[in-house]
Amino acid sequence: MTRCAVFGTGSWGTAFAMILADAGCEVTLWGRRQELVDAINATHVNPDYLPDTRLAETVRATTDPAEALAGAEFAVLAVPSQTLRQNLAAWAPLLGPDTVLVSLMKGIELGTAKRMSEVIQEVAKVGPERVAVVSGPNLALEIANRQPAASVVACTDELIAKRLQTACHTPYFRPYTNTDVVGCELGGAVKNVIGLAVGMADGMGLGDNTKATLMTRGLAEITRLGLTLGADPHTFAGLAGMGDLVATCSSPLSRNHTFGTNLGRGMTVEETIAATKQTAEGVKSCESVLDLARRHGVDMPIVAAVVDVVHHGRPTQEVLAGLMARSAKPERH
Ligand SMILES: NC(=O)c1ccc[n+]([C@@H]2O[C@H](COP(=O)([O-])OP(=O)(O)OC[C@H]3O[C@@H](n4cnc5c(N)ncnc54)[C@H](O)[C@@H]3O)[C@@H](O)[C@H]2O)c1
Ligand SMILES: O=P(O)(O)OC[C@H](O)CO
Repeated sequence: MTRCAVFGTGSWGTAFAMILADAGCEVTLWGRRQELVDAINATHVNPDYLPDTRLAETVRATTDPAEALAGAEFAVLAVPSQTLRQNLAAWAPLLGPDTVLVSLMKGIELGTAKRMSEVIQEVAKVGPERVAVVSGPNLALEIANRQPAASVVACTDELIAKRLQTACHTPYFRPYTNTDVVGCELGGAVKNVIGLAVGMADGMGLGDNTKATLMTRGLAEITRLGLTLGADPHTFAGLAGMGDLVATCSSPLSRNHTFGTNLGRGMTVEETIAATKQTAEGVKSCESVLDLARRHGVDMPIVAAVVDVVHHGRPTQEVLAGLMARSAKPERH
């Protein structure tokens, strides 16, 4: 039986633990809080994040990272992106020599502008072939209800990607392999920022033309950044690109979309943060994505507009008018 450790008892960590267990793996879920870990072990339910989802009995929870990692073939990381470096520094010495690290996270690190797989390689001192990424249109609540969805498991080592694919393939979760880690990670991180922009348009009462425009031009920004960083353009037409963008930008379940909607309705950033109980990665990552783009001379006007609203307090109306007033240019630019 494949043993997996999953770090993070939030919505996606718990739902992914469910997937792995349903696919036949033995899973240990690491969480920070003893009460939550005890509740999961006693009831096979995570009452704080997925109260309506029953987990297989092969999912056990612990607060001890060494216990979680004992014999683990895969160490799955599902904590907020900006906390990864500090958390992983404590877990890295406990990793087995062949444990593959799997990132579920969709963010870019503030300050360094690094992707999560880059942070993992640096902190755990492993090569790229020991790091995999799972990314796609995967709203945790839908998957927790075992509704059909597909995803991408990416690793530069295709054999590792195939092993992970087998480990998480269930009747309701269909993973495809890809070797383009850079493209999958950028698709996941930047769609959160575009999801904020589309949410703002929704909150402002704007219609489908505006939202389709933001999504399509958002995908153009993602692709432009990805191509500059060596990604495969096909990735952005796939599940980790357009697929995830569509899910996030259309769904009221998306925390990023909801955050943007609240801003578009006129709530302040502080009010919106106070009303947001779970991780909306785009709120912090919009700044690091823009930083990454600027380091590489890539123009990302929608991302810059989101940063203006979220971090510089500019009104959504004014920022949208600014986007529309940009100089005319060919579409493929
Ligand atoms: N929820 C989804 O639908 C979904 C889907 C795909 C990918 N993701 C990505 O997965 C990652 C995790 O998201 P989530 O939805 O599970 O978030 P969440 O907010 O539901 O849960 C985050 C978890 O991390 C824990 N946590 C918070 N701060 C921490 C810290 N400093 N150290 C250790 N643990 C900490 C929380 O207690 C919680 O258990 C994010 O990068 C997100 O973009 C989420
Ligand atoms: O709720 P969000 O906005 O973090 O989006 C969740 C997933 O990334 C969708 O694939």
